[in-house]
Amino acid sequence: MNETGTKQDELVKSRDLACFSNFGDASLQEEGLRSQCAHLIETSWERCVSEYKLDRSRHKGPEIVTAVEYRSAADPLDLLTHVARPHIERLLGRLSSSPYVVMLSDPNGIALDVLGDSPPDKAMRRMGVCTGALWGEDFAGTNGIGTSLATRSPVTIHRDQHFFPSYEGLTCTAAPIFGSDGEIIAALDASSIADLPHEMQFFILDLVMRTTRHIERSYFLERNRDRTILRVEAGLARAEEGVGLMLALGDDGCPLEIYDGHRPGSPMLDRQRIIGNPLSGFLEITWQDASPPPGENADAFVERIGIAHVKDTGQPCFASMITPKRRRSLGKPAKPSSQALAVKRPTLGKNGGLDLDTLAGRDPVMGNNVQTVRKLVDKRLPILLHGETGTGKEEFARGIHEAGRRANGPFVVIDCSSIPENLIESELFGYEAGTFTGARRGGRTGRIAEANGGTLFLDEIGDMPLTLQTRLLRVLAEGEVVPLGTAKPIKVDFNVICATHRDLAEMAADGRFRQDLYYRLAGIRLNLPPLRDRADRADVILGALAIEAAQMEFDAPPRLSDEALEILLAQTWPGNMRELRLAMRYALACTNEAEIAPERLPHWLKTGPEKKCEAPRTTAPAADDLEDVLMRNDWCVSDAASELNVSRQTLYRWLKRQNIERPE
Ligand SMILES: Nc1ncnc2c1ncn2[C@@H]1O[C@H](COP(=O)(O)OP(=O)(O)OP(=O)(O)O)[C@@H](O)[C@H]1O
Repeated sequence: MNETGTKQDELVKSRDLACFSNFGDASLQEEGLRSQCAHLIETSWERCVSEYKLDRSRHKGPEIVTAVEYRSAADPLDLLTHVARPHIERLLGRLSSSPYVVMLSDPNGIALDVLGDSPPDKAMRRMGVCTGALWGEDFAGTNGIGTSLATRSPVTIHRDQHFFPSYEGLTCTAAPIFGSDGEIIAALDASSIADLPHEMQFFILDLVMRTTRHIERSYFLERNRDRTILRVEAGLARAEEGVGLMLALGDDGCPLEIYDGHRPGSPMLDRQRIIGNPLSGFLEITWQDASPPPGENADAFVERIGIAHVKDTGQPCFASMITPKRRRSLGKPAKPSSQALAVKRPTLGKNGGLDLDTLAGRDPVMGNNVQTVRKLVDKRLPILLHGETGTGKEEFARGIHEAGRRANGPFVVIDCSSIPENLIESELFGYEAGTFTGARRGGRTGRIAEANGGTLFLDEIGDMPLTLQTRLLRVLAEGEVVPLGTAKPIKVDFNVICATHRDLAEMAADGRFRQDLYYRLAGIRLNLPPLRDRADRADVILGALAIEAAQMEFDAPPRLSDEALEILLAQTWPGNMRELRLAMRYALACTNEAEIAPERLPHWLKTGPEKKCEAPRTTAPAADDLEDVLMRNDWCVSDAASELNVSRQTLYRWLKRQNIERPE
């Protein structure tokens, strides 16, 4: 039945509406807010009918944007998504008594990141609680994300308050996220299919609002991580909450950006007057002695505190000046103390690999990765690791496996780039006896089935041929493998971790990788930073030296001289951890003294800051030279590829072209 016209109008008017609003109001009085904001949903319904011309009886169901649209929405918000993750996880932790899924959307309502204690079930996914779903009010009608974006207000849309009946199973609580210029940059939504009492919804709205504040603040600080931040708070209590005014100062001491934590959506300050002008024009500050700022990690910042007076009003405020120490370490990481220079062997996991905490080190990006993994490792979410060659994707995957419940099960690695295309199918799926000439007599259990009860690690997944992607998709969807030459499926159950150095989303967008497989594999996407970008480079270098020294059975491993460490810190490390490990092995092999001098470092490292990193080689060396490199690296293709500064695929291609095979 078509509910347009009068009936729909009646429905619009007769809603028993309840929502909560007024972002700046600290005294969240449930009753007051309900009546104050009832019109938000009512006007949203009116917009749906008269402005968007939506018809309640003609909803086609959730719209999932294309991969290209998804990427163009997600890419500009990469940093925000990254910064928001730990806050969303904290929110989920507080909501864990109810089955909530949290979505972060872009300003048009495209769901960019979807997180929950368990992945959204089928019913929720069918309602559009999934990555890539479009929640804009003009398309999806009255709903949490769409209506909070349209009204610039936090809002709870409970069940039949949704415009379209297909969303009536959901209760959605959402709030906009504002940039420092007062523009909406995203929205945060917590949705549940549980029928929660009103008091609970009120509590959740409060949590969602607080979380958006934390995200806004972290986003501001992250974008201005290299700048001095001046905070001005009306009182110490507020300073501790971190909701006051923050000004990012340029080198000349003038504000470049302002974040108003009290009223992010409608800032009270006249930005035009303040930005680019000396602080003394509007603030008079008397600085006190130095001490750590309230509620901040004293390690991360040096600090001044003082009393500020706003010139116009004379109002006294608490001021704090935060200078990020990190700024000094960006170009060149701070040298560890000589104490730290003593080589210490990093902790190894159960199977001799590096454990997650060691892999995280003191790098904030890796720290976040590990936090995410620890929280979600046993939630049956496939993990997609992205990073340049040698950044430690496989090592990280092993760490994840060992941190999960299936740690005692097998960890099966399939390198999709190194198995010849004509063999990959039988290798992965196995085959029945007598399926084809050359097959083993007794048949073969495929590698996928071998991972049963453990973890399947698909390395270089971007290199998997399209035809096999279809079969892999079926395995993942149905939880069973059908070996070649048989119709009998084998049930399998494992965690899936994939890795790639390619842009899989882009490949999916232009048809080189199946989109449905991409979405199935990318449950959790983690970026492993290249070594040159790690904040804890010095620690990683010393850790690698310690591991190699232990493997080479040094009783008393030599220490790195200060000059040698300087040189290592200045490298760009195109081969990342792999290259570093090789360099350390080389240096140890060449050193008889107690200290590694710069001359003991490998010749391929750049010894002067003026030398730039070599561009990857494009032409193949002569066959003899290739063989020499391989022999030097014990025929380890990865190590040989890093010595040659090319990818493994390139090296495989050269070997094939020159008919070079590993000797028996
Ligand atoms: N944090 C670390 N400290 C020391 N060594 C590490 C670290 N992370 C990884 N490694 C070592 O670096 C080498 C390369 O790591 P790994 O194979 O995991 O990288 P990858 O990203 O999977 O490489 P590829 O892109 O070539 O597949 C391995 O020998 C691994 O043990």
